[in-house]
Parts: sequence; C-alpha cells; structure tokens
Amino acid sequence: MTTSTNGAFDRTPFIAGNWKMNMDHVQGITLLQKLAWTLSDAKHDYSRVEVAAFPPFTDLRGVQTLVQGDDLHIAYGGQDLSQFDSGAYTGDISGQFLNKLGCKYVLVGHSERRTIHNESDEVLNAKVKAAFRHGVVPVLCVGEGLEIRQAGTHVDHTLQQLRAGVAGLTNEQAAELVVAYEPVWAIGTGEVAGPEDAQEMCAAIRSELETLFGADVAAKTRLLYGGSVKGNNAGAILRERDVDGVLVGGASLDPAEFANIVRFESHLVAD
Ligand SMILES: O=C[C@H](O)COP(=O)(O)O
Repeated sequence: MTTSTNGAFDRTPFIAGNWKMNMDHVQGITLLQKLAWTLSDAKHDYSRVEVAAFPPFTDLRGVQTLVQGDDLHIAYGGQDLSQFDSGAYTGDISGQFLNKLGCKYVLVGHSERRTIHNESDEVLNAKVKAAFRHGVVPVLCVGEGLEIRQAGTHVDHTLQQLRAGVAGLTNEQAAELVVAYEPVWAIGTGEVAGPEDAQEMCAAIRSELETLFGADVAAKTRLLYGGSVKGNNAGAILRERDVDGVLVGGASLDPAEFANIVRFESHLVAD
C-alpha cells in the first residue's frame, strides 16, 4: 500500500474482523466494548484506518445498540445474506434486515460458505447484487484451495471467481465493492501467505477489475488479504502496494491482538 505526497493512503485501509460462529450476543458486546476502549486509549484515528466487525446475526442488534449508544466509529456487518429480498426462505436473512440494523457491509462467498454450504458463483453474484440493492456494501471473498495453489493455477482460479462475482455490476458499484483474497490453505491454519503472495493476487485482481470496469474504478476498489493475520505479520502484508486491508478471523476474537492489527502503522514506523 502506498501513501500519496500528502501522507494519505491511496485508499482508506480497512481492517475487518470476522468473528465467524463465535461470541454469543453477550460475549459480543463485551468484545466490541473492549476493542473500542483499547482503540480509544491508543487514540486511534478511524478516518485514517477504517475498522469493521462481522459478528453472528444474533449479535447484530446488540452491536447496533452499543455503537449508537456509545457513538462508536466501528462499522459492522453480516457474515452472509440471502440472494432474495423476502419470502419463504427459512433460515435466511435479507439484505433489507441488515440495512435496517445499520450494517454497512456484508461478507459474500467466504470460503466456509462456498465449501460447507456449496454456494455457487451464480448464487454469490446474486448475493452481491442483493447487497447493493439494499444499500449494504458486499465484501466478496475469493481464493484458492491448497491443491489449486500447488498446481500453480491459483491466479486463474481466483480471477474466475472474481469475474463471476462481479458480473453485471455498474462501475459505481464496482468502485464501492470490497474484495477479500483468502487462500483457503491459509485460513485458521497458522499458514500465512507471504506478503508477496498477497500482493501478487491483489495486483492480479486490480488488473482484472481494470479490464472489466476501467482504471478509475480499479483504483478505488479496496482489496483485502485474509488468512492467519496476526499483529506480528499484518504490517508486512499491509505494506504491499495493492493490499488495502485485512480480513481477520481468529485474531479478531482477542481485542488486544485485533487492536494491534488496526494500529499496523505504528509497527511500520517502529520497523
Ligand atoms: O474471514 C477470515 C478468514 O477466514 C481468516 O481466518 P483466520 O484469520 O482465522 O485464518
């Protein structure tokens, strides 16, 4: 990631915590409060580095109440949404409901949804469009499994997921979209892709977005890396030119560790 001459980043860095199926609504409030206190003590400037949490659906109302009540500047979002707006879809959550709960973002196509719930590229494209339809910004997750990485076809594979996910979007939507590159072999395994791996893929994604939507759009779309990000490796990953943020799983459940990732700039200065 580069900074312009006035010291601002090209794109506002985005540090997102995906709590996955952890933290009930009581635990979730405590976690968010601790994170907010830690960042407040550190005088974190949210306009410089954006922070977001993706709690389970059942936590979202409590999160909304806390964020509004304490005037927190932490964004939040759902971990999934339905491709449909309403109706007989038992167990699903509409983007409209997320919008009503103040969700700014929603994850779409996390690898755990693609594999465990067999979500196809076609369904995920419909979910991306549903998110925009309801005024929620999708964070489209893409990335390859170990076998594909070993076969050396990881870039082609990931770009194919990207093309399918963004099909039919307007330029305005593509600029607002966030894309998270998450190599499946690095998720929850402690195996972190090297900063150069993250950069290779993020550069390829940006180039593909440029082909699809033009250079002005591609310069605005934020690209994240996800997979075993911790306080001690975030700085090196975020130093890469095309990496605009990180999607953090396990480490987002520890407020001190997550705050450390949010404050990656202070580590860069210290390096
Ligand atoms: O959404 C987050 C990713 O799946 C990364 O999870 P992790 O940081 O636990 O490896």
